[in-house]
Amino acid sequence: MKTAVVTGASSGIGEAFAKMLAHKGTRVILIARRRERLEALKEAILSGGGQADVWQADLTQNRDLEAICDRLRQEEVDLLVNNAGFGLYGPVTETDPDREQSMIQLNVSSLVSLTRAVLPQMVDRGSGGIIQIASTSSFLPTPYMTAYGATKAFVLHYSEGLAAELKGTGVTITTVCPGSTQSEFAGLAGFRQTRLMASEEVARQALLAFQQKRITLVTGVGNWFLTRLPRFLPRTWMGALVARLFRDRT
Ligand SMILES: NC(=O)C1=CN([C@@H]2O[C@H](COP(=O)(O)OP(=O)(O)OC[C@H]3O[C@@H](n4cnc5c(N)ncnc54)[C@H](OP(=O)(O)O)[C@@H]3O)[C@@H](O)[C@H]2O)C=CC1
Ligand SMILES: CC(=O)[C@H](N)C(=O)O
Repeated sequence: MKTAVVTGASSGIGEAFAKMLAHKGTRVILIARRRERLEALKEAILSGGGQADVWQADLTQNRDLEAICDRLRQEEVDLLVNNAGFGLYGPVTETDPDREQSMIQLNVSSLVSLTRAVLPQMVDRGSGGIIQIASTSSFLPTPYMTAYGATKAFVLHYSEGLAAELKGTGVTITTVCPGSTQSEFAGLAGFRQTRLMASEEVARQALLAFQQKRITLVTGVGNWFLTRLPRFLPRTWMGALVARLFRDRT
């Protein structure tokens, strides 16, 4: 039986990944802070005949992160879904600097640590891979979610670089860039989103892209066009355009 690790499995896109992977016969290791949510998901998976384990952790806390990385080095991991993340909406002078630091820690640093924890065993075996959850925001400056967009730009560049480095090793790195998706994300970030895709659809498209060994996936045709705009418009125009779209989104 294959083993997949899903961070941020207690809601939204991560929960959808965990359910889908379990349904396909994969054992899933569920990581997030809310233990009761993870235990309920585990029960649902077990009662459907699947296998799941709960590893509760706050990935912004070094002690928790290091403990998870140690455990990952001792497991045979076939797939890591680096999905846990959150956003922060508002003018940069008004957002909470501590929350911004936590966001950078979770969206960037913990993703890098978890990637490094599983990659050596995958390269040694010549199989397996990682799905990195970035965003359409990875491609554009995102005024009013400036630091969030920058974390997701990091995820895209880091992961596409890794994919190129690992070519020929048998290890797949697929970076998934969702646009607005139905989950707890917008409520927690403090803004309104429109034209939402279901979390299940994001997870479905992502798993297919991973299976096809695609390097990058933007979910949805409209989102794909949005991410191509910076090729045709001056960068300063992109910032101004997104500022107009993102202003007054509370
Ligand atoms: N929804 C959207 O429109 C989009 C989302 N994304 C990205 O998709 C990913 C998933 O988000 P989504 O499902 O939408 O949002 P949700 O808020 O529904 O899910 C976020 C998940 O991350 C977990 N998480 C948050 N903080 C921590 C932490 N400190 N340690 C461990 N786990 C944590 C949460 O669990 P818990 O609170 O239990 O710890 C939860 O399971 C994120 O990386 C997000 O940036 C990208 C583009 C669009
Ligand atoms: C800010 C956005 O709506 C973006 N698609 C994201 O959530 O990452």
